[in-house]
Amino acid sequence: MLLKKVYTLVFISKDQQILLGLKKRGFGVNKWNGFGGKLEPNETIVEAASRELKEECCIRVKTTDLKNIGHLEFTFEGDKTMMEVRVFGSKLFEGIPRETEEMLPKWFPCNNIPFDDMWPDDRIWFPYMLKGQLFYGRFHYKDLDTILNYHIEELKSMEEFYNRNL
Ligand SMILES: COc1nc(N)nc2c1ncn2[C@H]1C[C@H](O)[C@@H](COP(=O)(O)OP(=O)(O)OP(=O)(O)O)O1
Repeated sequence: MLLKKVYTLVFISKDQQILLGLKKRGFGVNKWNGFGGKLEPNETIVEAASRELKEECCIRVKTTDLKNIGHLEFTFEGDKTMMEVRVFGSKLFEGIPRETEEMLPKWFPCNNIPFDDMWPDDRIWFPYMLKGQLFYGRFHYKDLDTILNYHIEELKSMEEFYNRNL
């Protein structure tokens, strides 16, 4: 029986560029990623997504402007926890990205994503996100660098996916 922990992951984009942050501490340190984290008590998923974005790079986005674009699940060999990551995207935001204690933000052209310095799973599902396709991905890691097996699929609708699975 797996213990599920829910996380958010937000990607802001503009003019064929995507905002990534270099994680400065904790899980995923020294990797480029979107912005996100765990839910706080009594917080909805979109509230958590918007809060984490602001805390990690000072960008503000309305919860109603966050579009759920994907769903990821991560498990690690020998660990009974499943990380469930709700992925959001938005082109509507306010503010200029600023470095915080947790993240160093930087805009990357969509055709020059720094996959060598990212989680290995990103190479597999980013192409769906960059093409504007909804996706579901499930990844089982042997260790932090090695994927043992995975499943990825394009989704027609996130609502249909959640009705089917949750
Ligand atoms: C394992 O593969 C992963 N790939 C990708 N692309 N993203 C991942 C992976 N595992 C976790 N993530 C994402 C999910 C979250 O957005 C962050 C991790 O969140 P964090 O542990 O930093 O959560 P916080 O609540 O901010 O943590 P603290 O406040 O306790 O530091 O990475």
